[in-house]
Amino acid sequence: MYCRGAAAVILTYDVTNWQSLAELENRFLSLTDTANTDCIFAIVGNKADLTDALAQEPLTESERRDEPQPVVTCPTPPATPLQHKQVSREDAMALYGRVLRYKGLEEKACLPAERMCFETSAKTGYSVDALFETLFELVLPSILKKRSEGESATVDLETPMEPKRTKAGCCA
Ligand SMILES: Nc1nc2c(ncn2[C@@H]2O[C@H](COP(=O)(O)OP(=O)(O)OP(=O)(O)O)[C@@H](O)[C@H]2O)c(=O)[nH]1
Repeated sequence: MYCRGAAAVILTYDVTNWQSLAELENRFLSLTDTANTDCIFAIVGNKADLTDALAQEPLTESERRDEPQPVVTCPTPPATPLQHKQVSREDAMALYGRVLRYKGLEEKACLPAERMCFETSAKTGYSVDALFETLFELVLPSILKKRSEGESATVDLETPMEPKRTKAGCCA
């Protein structure tokens, strides 16, 4: 119901939890069956701040001032100890390929995995703008086209979908 008419779907997993990636495929992918046929997919590994020093919260001005000046130059220790990353970017890109195959799409004709797989942190905001700006730029042309063709940009969830025909030709 939530994906009906969707122009973009964000499949989000937790980079510290392998199971969360597996569940995207096993439990949630079929929920996207009602999305638009030209719908685009992004695979997003959240909680990157837990595994990547770059994605951790930047130090505040006062924290920077209070920090003792290092005698020798060494990287600033991360704010919290880093956790083991259970899902690599390659794992996410492989899932993206499987999502396209599930949708019956030709990989070469679709947006590349490198562009559609992100690692973010909802906590620090790391890469969140990049994710939404990318998706917005990609879906805007199709939304404007539909609008110019007089198609509604909203979906009335009260209106039932066309019933799918079964192989036997009966109503589902
Ligand atoms: N460190 C960190 N914690 C996060 C991040 N995003 C969400 N969390 C925390 O993860 C927990 C679950 O977040 P929710 O927003 O409830 O997400 P959910 O999809 O219901 O997550 P699950 O309960 O893990 O299935 C909360 O304690 C959040 O504060 C993030 O980017 N970094």
